[in-house]
Formats: sequence, C-alpha cells, structure tokens
Amino acid sequence: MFKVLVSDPISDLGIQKLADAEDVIIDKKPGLSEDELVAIIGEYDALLVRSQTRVTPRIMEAGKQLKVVGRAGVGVDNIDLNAATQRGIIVINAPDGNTITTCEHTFAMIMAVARHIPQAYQKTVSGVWDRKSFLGVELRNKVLGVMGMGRIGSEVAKRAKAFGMEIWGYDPFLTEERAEALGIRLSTVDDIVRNADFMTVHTPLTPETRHMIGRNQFEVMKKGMRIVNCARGGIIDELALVEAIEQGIVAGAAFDVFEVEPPAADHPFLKLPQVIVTPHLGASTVEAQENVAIDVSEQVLNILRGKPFINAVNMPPIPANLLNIIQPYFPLVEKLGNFAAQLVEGAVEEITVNYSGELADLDTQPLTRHVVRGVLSHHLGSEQVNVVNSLHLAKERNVNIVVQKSPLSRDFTNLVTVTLRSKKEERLVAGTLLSGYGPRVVQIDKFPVDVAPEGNLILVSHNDKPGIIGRVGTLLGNNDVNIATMQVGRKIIGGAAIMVLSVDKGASKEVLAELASLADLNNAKEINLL
Ligand SMILES: NC(=O)c1ccc[n+]([C@@H]2O[C@H](COP(=O)([O-])OP(=O)(O)OC[C@H]3O[C@@H](n4cnc5c(N)ncnc54)[C@H](O)[C@@H]3O)[C@@H](O)[C@H]2O)c1
Ligand SMILES: O=C(O)[C@H](O)COP(=O)(O)O
Repeated sequence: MFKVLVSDPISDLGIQKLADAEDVIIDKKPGLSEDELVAIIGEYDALLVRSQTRVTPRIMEAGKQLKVVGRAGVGVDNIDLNAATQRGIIVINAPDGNTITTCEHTFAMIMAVARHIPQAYQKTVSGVWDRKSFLGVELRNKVLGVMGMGRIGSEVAKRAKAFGMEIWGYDPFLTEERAEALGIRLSTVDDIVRNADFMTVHTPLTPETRHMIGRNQFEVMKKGMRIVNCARGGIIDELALVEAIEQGIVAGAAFDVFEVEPPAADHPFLKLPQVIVTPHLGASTVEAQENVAIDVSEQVLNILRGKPFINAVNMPPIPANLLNIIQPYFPLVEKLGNFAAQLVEGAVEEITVNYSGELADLDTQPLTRHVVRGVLSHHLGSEQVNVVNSLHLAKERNVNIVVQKSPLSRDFTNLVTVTLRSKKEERLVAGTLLSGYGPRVVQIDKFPVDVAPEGNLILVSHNDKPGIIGRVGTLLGNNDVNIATMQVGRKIIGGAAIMVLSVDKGASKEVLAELASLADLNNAKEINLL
C-alpha cells in the first residue's frame, strides 16, 4: 500500500483517481508546519503540494520512504530540488493545467489596472459616487511588453492582440520565426521598458530573473507605464517599483505575487492607491485546480507503480516519441549495468556505455541514467539509487561516465555495451533486445553468449577442455543446485572460455569456492539479477 500525504488544499475531484486506487491511501493534512511535516513524513511514499508547503531539505531527509513530490501547479520554487535530486526523490509538476486560468487572471489585472476597477469598486460600496478620480486608458493601440513568452506569456499575447494591442516580447528562446508566427515584435528588456505602455512578466523566478525589472530599468522607463506581475514575486524589485510610482514613472501596478507571501501588513503595495493586489489567485479557478490535480495524481500513481511518467522537473523530459522507442530498453540496460557491477573487482572508476545501431541516433541520456542506476545499485541498494539521482551519485563518487556511439552494429540492430573500469580490471557486458525473445546478454568480456539477464546466474571462467561441463554439472547437482540453462562461450577451441549457468536457486559461497577449485576452472562467480 502506498501512502500519499496532501499538505495543501488540492481539488478533491482532481485527486479522485488517486483516492480510488486500491493500492493508495491518502491523508489530507493542509497547513502543517515544517516541524509537523518532519514528524510524520517518514511514513509517506508521496507528498502532494501547491505553493504553500515549503518542501525543505529537512523534510526530504525525514522522508525515508518518499519517492515523489507532486506539485499541483507550475512553480516549484517552494521545493528544494537539489535536496530532492540528492535523495532520488522525483519532483513532478503540472505545467499545463493552469495556463489559461493564469493568463485570464493576468488579463483581468491588465484591465483592472487600466480602468481602476478595484479602487472604483471600493469607493462606490463605501457610498461615494465618484466619477472623476478614475479616468482610465484604452488598451487599443497600446504597446504591451511581455517578458517571458512561454505558455502563459504566449496566451496573454494572443488575447492582447484581440484587444488591438501591439505586442513586444522578450524571451531568450524566442526566435524571429516564432515571434512572426505569434504576430509579435521580438524585443529586448531595454526596448520594452523604454517603449511599452503596459508590461507583464511571465518568467520563472531564477537568479537571472530576480529583479530583472529594477532601479536601472525604472530610470529609463516610459512615463505612465502600467506593470503586471502574475508570475513570481521578486521578478520586479518591489521597493524600486514603489519609488518609481512615487516619482510618477509608473502609473499603475497589479500584483498577484510577492517577494514574501503573504506580504507584511505594512507593505507599501497595500497602501499605494496606484497598486492593486490579489492574494496569489492566478491559478485559482475550479477548472485549473481540477486540471492540475488530475495531471499530478496520474503521474504520482505512475511513479509509485514503477510506470513511465512525465513532467519530472529534476530530470530532463523525455519526448513521448523517444520514450516509446527507448522504454523497452530500460530493464535491459539497467541489468547490463548491474551484471557488469557484479563482475568487476575493485571500485568502479569509469562506466563506458556504447550505443550502436539504431540507438546511436537517439538521445540516449535516459538510457545512461538506467545503466548507471544498475551499476550503482549493486553497492548502494536499488532503494537508494534511481534514474533521478544516478548521475548525481556517480559524480559525487568521482565515477567518470563515458558515452560512445557507433551507428553501425555488425550483428544486431541495436547493441548496448557496458564496460566498467576499476583499478584492478576492466569488464564488459553487452546486450540487445531481440524481437520475440526480449532482453539478451550477447557478450561477456570477449566471449559471445546468449543469456536472458534474469534470476540467478553462475559465471564460470575455465579452459576449454573435455569433461568440464560434466564436472560442473555434477558438483552443482550434488549440492542440490538445479541448472535451468547453460551457455558456453569461447573464442578458440581449447582456449579460454566461459560458462553461464542459470540456476533455480543461488549457490552458497562454499559451493562456488568448490567449483573454482575444480581442475581447469579459473573462477566461479554468482550474478544475481532478480
Ligand atoms: N500567479 C499564479 O498563480 C501562477 C500560476 C501559474 C504560473 N505562474 C508562474 O508564471 C510563470 C510562467 O509560467 P509558464 O507556465 O508560462 O512557464 P513557462 O516555462 O512556459 O514560461 C516561462 C518562460 O520564461 C522564459 N524565461 C526564462 N528566463 C527568462 C528571462 N531572463 N527573460 C525572459 N524570459 C525568460 C522561458 O524561456 C520560458 O519561455 C512562472 O513563474 C510560474 O510559476 C503563476
Ligand atoms: O506556480 C503555480 O502553479 C502558481 O503559482 C499557482 O500556485 P498555487 O497552486 O499555490 O495557487
């Protein structure tokens, strides 16, 4: 049974599928402090949050069973991604579910700041009929600067065009072609602050975007600018904005998000009549909350059940078409890594993965993560290592990872070769996915073999001499070790050879030692690939 803790208010309808799953128990405990979370998180496999819960390193540390933190929304700045990656905790978000809702809120803010709607409402309900103080401006023919042309920024731009606005956009990934397709002008931050009548920010908060609109920008800003922030507090320097309002540079501002949330009671935004505020409501619609909760629940369920998932933010995304091709290789390559790790003597210093054949043309990084997981889990345990932290753990241990690609594969359509180098030796295991037969190990060191990488295997290195197979079989039989299959590989008659036996149950250390002491037998090793 998987236990899931929901620590923020998340749509009940959205998490219904998770709640209905027969292998999941959900506990809803919104509003817990960090200490309270630390005290209970140890019993949970998954944590579902919105933006309120700060998922700190302490919480991750205490979450000994925690496999996934699901963010029902976009921003993950409340989750310590480094701590999650180090512990192999997958962090996923729901990036698409609240795009339109947040775009619509942004537009509501643009309209409200253009027409003083909240201020006028307040005065009217207080009994004052004031038709003079709230002269607004039209949106038509005004320049709207959009910083960040991602999901929300692009939707805002589309709607602004319908209002007859001219859109100037800035985004490091915005190309001339895309700008043209969107019908907007590709600009810079400087162009926008100098020329726009309205400006709206839709970037994440990063070291680069923190205070991207600050004193320097306000100094050169077009007088009478109206500014909207429905993205993240801190993209616009709040104190510099207050100064710019007081100096008459900025005519109005609409903020949904703040550098510190909730803002202190004496925050100048709450006093200035030119500033309108909402309490981080950008994503707060019935539809968006259902969407993000459904998206995140589905992925959390996939992760808990060991199925493929999308939207992990602490590992690169795998496009669906690539995933379809490489997913069947995940178990194979992980087993190759694990096989090689059990073969090699001494601490692994380098893992070389060679992809040949059709795989060589693809992005193989997800496969490499699985290979490394297979290698490291031999010593660190499969619970400790997963595809999120495998590369990180290898780097931490100074294990060098080399990836090679050879488009031509002589005997197989696809071949993955894993070579492990330690101070003592270098060992190689290669495998392929054979249509109709599944994963096969087709080479061990220099010897061609054909072995299914599963269960208990005994690997014997010996000299190719008559009678060896019989002696090995008799010894194992006498010790109640039943041989299911046997493969012998050699390069030349009478030379060095290997024997790979799949056995129904593992052999004891004593039996392996006895095997190794047989005449013409050099080594016997058990490989466990359960
Ligand atoms: N107020 C809310 O409730 C609410 C709801 C949803 C999203 N958000 C926030 O809105 C923001 C945008 O969300 P999104 O879904 O559109 O994200 P997105 O990832 O689709 O878009 C962000 C864009 O910002 C761009 N960017 C990054 N650095 C930049 C820089 N220095 N200058 C200009 N552009 C830069 C990226 O290239 C990207 O295209 C995020 O901060 C998100 O957390 C807020
Ligand atoms: O990043 C987001 O998705 C928004 O900021 C929404 O946050 P919320 O889920 O706390 O409303």
